[in-house]
Amino acid sequence: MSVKQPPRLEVQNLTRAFEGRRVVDDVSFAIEAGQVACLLGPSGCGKSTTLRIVAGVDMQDAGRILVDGQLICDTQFRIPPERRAIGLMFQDFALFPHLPVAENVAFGLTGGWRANRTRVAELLDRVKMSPHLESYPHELSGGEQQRVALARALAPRPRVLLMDEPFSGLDERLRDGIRDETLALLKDEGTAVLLVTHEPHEAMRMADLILLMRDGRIVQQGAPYNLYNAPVDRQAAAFFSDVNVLTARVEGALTGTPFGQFLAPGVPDGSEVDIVIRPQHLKIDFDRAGQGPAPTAENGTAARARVVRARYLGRESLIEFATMEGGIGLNATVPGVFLPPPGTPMWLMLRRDRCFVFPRR
Ligand SMILES: Nc1ncnc2c1ncn2[C@@H]1O[C@H](COP(=O)(O)OP(=O)(O)OP(=O)(O)O)[C@@H](O)[C@H]1O
Repeated sequence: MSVKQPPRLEVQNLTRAFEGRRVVDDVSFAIEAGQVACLLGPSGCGKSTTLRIVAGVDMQDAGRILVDGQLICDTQFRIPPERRAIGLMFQDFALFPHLPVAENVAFGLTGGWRANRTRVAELLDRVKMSPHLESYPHELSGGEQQRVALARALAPRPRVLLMDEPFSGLDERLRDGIRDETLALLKDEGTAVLLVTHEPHEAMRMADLILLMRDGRIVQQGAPYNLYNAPVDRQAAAFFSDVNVLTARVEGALTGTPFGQFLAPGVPDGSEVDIVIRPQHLKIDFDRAGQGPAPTAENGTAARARVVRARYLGRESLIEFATMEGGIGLNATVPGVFLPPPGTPMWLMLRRDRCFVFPRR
């Protein structure tokens, strides 16, 4: 019978306050070996503070951190940062300018580069930097320096790798390529990764597990699919794309809108709900002499709307509408080129399975 391994990194009830304000508030999560977890949230929500506590350069007020089931720090006991087998790759964690690439990569290894030629060569090969073994950092591009920094962080085979906005200094066009290469190497090394980012696109691309953080708390955690398709609240939905929001009042667990009725179970009568839908899930139909499509269970009632403006964005077109009843502004995106002139009457429907209904706060 196989015994279940403890998670590679486990953070339990971590709390940290500065001047009486909790910037990390009861944060808990677990990351398995080989898993990439992204701590995602807006600027100032406490991501970097969480990371610094795990790294051992800041101390929590409450909570525990375990690596492979072993306590590495609580409020009484603390293993120093250099003995945690935790690697770091921070955005401003520059390479040593006076050392060539090979020696930068070997920096954390006992015996330096000569004693670790095989490991250094293997990593530089993986990050496609073998021809630059003897180059100095100033001779490399930003993307190349980033690759060397990754090889350096992984060289000592850390059990956990912490990455704070590692790609933010790079040219936008380079980023996706480097993200993909980095991910492939991280997966091969099998380390557990905790990556801090404020970019949902980056988290969706890199993460096995997204930890969505707001005001010091983790408000939702799960696979990218779950966060995108089953957000816990309006802000969580809006973090991943633009959203349309319809506000409506609840009567008898139902709420009426120009698009028909929506179920709002558990919401008291008289209170308001937000109906949230992403622009790509708004269905558009043509106007046939003032007539639109018949209501369906899947799409509800169609509402007549007028085009306010349409713009071509490259991969898709964005069409802004205003409903004829109530003048509600709604945005729809469709793949390719679709640019109806302003004023064109059309019909809109909200796919019921794609709408999120949240009590209004
Ligand atoms: N040493 C400190 N003393 C006082 N306040 C601090 C300290 N470190 C962080 N803070 C505050 O704690 C909050 C969280 O900061 P933190 O750097 O963890 O956020 P973040 O989510 O990483 O943001 P960013 O993406 O901008 O780096 C911020 O309001 C910050 O000003």
